Amino acid sequence: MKQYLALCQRIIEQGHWVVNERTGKRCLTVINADLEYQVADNEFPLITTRKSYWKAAIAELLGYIRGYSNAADFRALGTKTWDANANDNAAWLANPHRKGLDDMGRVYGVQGRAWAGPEGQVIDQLKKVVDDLRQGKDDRGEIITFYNPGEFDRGCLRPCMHTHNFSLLGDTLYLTSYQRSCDVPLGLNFNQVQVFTFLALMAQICGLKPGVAYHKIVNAHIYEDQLPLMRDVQLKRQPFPSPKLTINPKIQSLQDLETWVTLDDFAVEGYQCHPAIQYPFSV
Ligand SMILES: Nc1nc(=O)c2c([nH]1)NC[C@@H]1CN(c3ccc(C(=O)N[C@@H](CCC(=O)O)C(=O)O)cc3)CN21
Ligand SMILES: O=c1ccn([C@H]2C[C@H](O)[C@@H](COP(=O)(O)O)O2)c(=O)[nH]1
Repeated sequence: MKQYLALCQRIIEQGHWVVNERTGKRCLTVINADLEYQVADNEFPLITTRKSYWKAAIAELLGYIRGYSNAADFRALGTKTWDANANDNAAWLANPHRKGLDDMGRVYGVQGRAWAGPEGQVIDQLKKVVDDLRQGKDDRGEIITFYNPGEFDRGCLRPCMHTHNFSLLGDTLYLTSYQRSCDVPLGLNFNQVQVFTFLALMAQICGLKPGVAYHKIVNAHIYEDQLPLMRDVQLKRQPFPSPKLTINPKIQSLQDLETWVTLDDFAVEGYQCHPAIQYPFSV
């Protein structure tokens, strides 16, 4: 929690105003932030200075793992977070590749599970990494990347958290995740949970111990309409200790994650938090 608050404080004290053409808003911006989560000690990085909807964040992660491309599938898992980008974004609505209501196109999980190869083959990046790690193998290329410039015109948004690189030291699994663009009040609240949970889940299904998750962010920003709430409300609050995440131990394979797992298989213990803050969302 301290590192999150330090990043928010740094943006407010040292941030530069940058105009964002896509949303038409100004963002207070810093470049480069390195966050670390101690997954081995189960220090779940849930924001405590406001109520955090951690289940929606895990639902998004499950949707990416399943390779979903449709906001309705995300809603069925338990999150509405893709509705606006799928249905309220003028550039995407006018895009001839959009396949109708709720279509997100070839974003995130589609690239992770079904990257289109040059001969028309389907490349399942996640399965390759799981298969290797289950055999205790790290070929120094255990990478899942959603960033496919050749298909940007086929998706509603370029991926923000775009690459996950797993590493093994003995039987301990590490994760380094890369994020090009980060909406600190809204997105980071979710992205912290996702990086932590992705490492915890991969360690569990690969029979490994979780180590540290490293989260590397390039452009970290606060939108102009979010600034007063962050500066004058959230940052005035004192954080509570980190809660713990419990994952159903029956989750033992990638197939389990693809088929029967729901948000009921995740629980958080000891979550003490300040009241909710509704931050404006920019499409
Ligand atoms: N501007 C922007 N910021 C983002 O963080 C973001 C995007 N766009 N587009 C793609 C995804 C969607 N994400 C989202 C979308 C909405 C919320 C949001 O509204 N969160 C609220 C309530 C969540 C709930 O009720 O489940 C929050 O208070 O955290 C969070 C992340 C993260 N991403
Ligand atoms: O997981 C996510 C997804 C999105 N975001 C934020 C970061 C930006 O504010 C927008 C994306 O806009 P771009 O113009 O494509 O950078 O969404 C996030 O923080 N986390």
